[in-house]
Amino acid sequence: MTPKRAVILAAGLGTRLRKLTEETPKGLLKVAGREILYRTMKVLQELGVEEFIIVTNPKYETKFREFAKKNSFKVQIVINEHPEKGNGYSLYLAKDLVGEKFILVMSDHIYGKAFLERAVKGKGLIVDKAPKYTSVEEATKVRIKDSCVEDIGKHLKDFDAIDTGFFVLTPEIFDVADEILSEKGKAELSEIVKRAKLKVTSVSGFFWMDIDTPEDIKKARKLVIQSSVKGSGDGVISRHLNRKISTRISSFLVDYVTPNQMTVVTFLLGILSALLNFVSIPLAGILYQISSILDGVDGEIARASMKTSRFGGYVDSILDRYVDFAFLLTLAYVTIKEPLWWAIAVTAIFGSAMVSYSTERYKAAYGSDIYREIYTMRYLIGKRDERIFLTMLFCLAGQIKALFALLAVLTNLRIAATVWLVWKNKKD
Ligand SMILES: O=P(O)(O)O[C@H]1[C@@H](O)[C@@H](OP(=O)(O)O[C@@H]2[C@@H](O)[C@H](O)[C@@H](O)[C@H](O)[C@@H]2O)[C@H](O)[C@@H](O)[C@@H]1O
Ligand SMILES: Nc1ccn([C@@H]2O[C@H](COP(=O)(O)O)[C@@H](O)[C@H]2O)c(=O)n1
Ligand SMILES: [Mg+2]
Repeated sequence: MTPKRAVILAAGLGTRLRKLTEETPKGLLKVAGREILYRTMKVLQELGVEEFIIVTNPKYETKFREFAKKNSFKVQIVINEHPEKGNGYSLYLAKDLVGEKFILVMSDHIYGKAFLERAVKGKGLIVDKAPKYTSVEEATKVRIKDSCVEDIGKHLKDFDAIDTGFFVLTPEIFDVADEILSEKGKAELSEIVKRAKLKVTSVSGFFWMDIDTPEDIKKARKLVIQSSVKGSGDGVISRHLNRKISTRISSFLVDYVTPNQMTVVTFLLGILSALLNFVSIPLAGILYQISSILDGVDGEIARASMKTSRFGGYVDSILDRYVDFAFLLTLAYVTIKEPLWWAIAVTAIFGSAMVSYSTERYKAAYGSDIYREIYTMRYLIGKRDERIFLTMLFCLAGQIKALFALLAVLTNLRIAATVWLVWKNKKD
């Protein structure tokens, strides 16, 4: 059961990001279009955390209050007037606000959803025994004995895992903090963890990063974008070519354009490619493929910045139909004279739209994604990225009638295969 409260330590001054943290606390710096802390708090909220206790210094209090209000997070702000007393003192200041098991998390760490889903179920210090994304040299290292912390520190030579900055604690931890503060007048979290011989839980190999430098922000942005490609529904061309290009474009654009703005730009570029058929069919085919690549950017930006919307996805799909219709119609208009070939072209144009209808209608009928429900669907060719890539090749080769004949057969055969697979898998 996910704890109902989470304490967030945000009292640090972010010295290695000094330029960026003069006015903004590290946790509110944006990575791939979203504040670091938004990502953590939003997912923890979805996993069951109801209230957040943010411990910060006076300089950032207003910023955190504005952030919490803007994003409708239930937050209590605790002011640490003495950050020099260590992050263990920041934890201690929250002792009267958590009465049962609670999460403790660092504000300047970025965590993937898969990591958080596992970490909230753990006990004690969450460690990573196979860190993929964080530099071990820079990390806080943990030596484990009998599933508990034996020693912890940045300079440990003999260690078993690294500290992920995520804890699931009980109020007893405050007694240990109180003991150290009484002895020394200050306390580091690592001292508290070591003296408490805190239990460790391993959550290894999942995406999380400690954000300490401008390079960390760039690396995190790239990783978040790379992890934001669509889980299913991409064709062969998209998976092996288009996404390799669109994710790079998304890394540049994610902080500057919204998903819906990108959807409109991609649509306009697609319509331009259709009009270009009146000028140069090879160039039109190339621009059509470019618009197809860019059609992945809106979704990548949406998922990376946690700004997906049903309306955006709805409009993205509808505008794709118009682009495909416009391109194939203008292409037929400038190349086809015979009625028979017009009939074939119309069959190809209708089939292209029906490929999408046959898969999206499944979602409406069965309430789930056909590519997740019927695995074989992933191997059927004829998805939009594949059709557009083929169209570009045939436009470059000047084989337009052959293109329409191929699309007419390919799209309608695919639709028949889709209906058969649905019938085979869903007999109600
Ligand atoms: O004919 P299909 O493939 O079913 O059409 C789907 C397509 O319009 C989806 O658009 P989306 O933006 O999600 O997919 C992009 C493709 O359109 C591009 O061609 C490709 O290069 C890019 O990588 C993306 O895969 C719609 O969301 C679906 O609803 C629609 O069925
Ligand atoms: N304006 C938009 C556009 C898309 N989305 C989401 O992305 C999905 C499409 O992903 P692609 O990478 O293939 O473009 C779409 O179904 C939506 O979920 C969005 O939210 N807003
Ligand atoms: Mg798209």
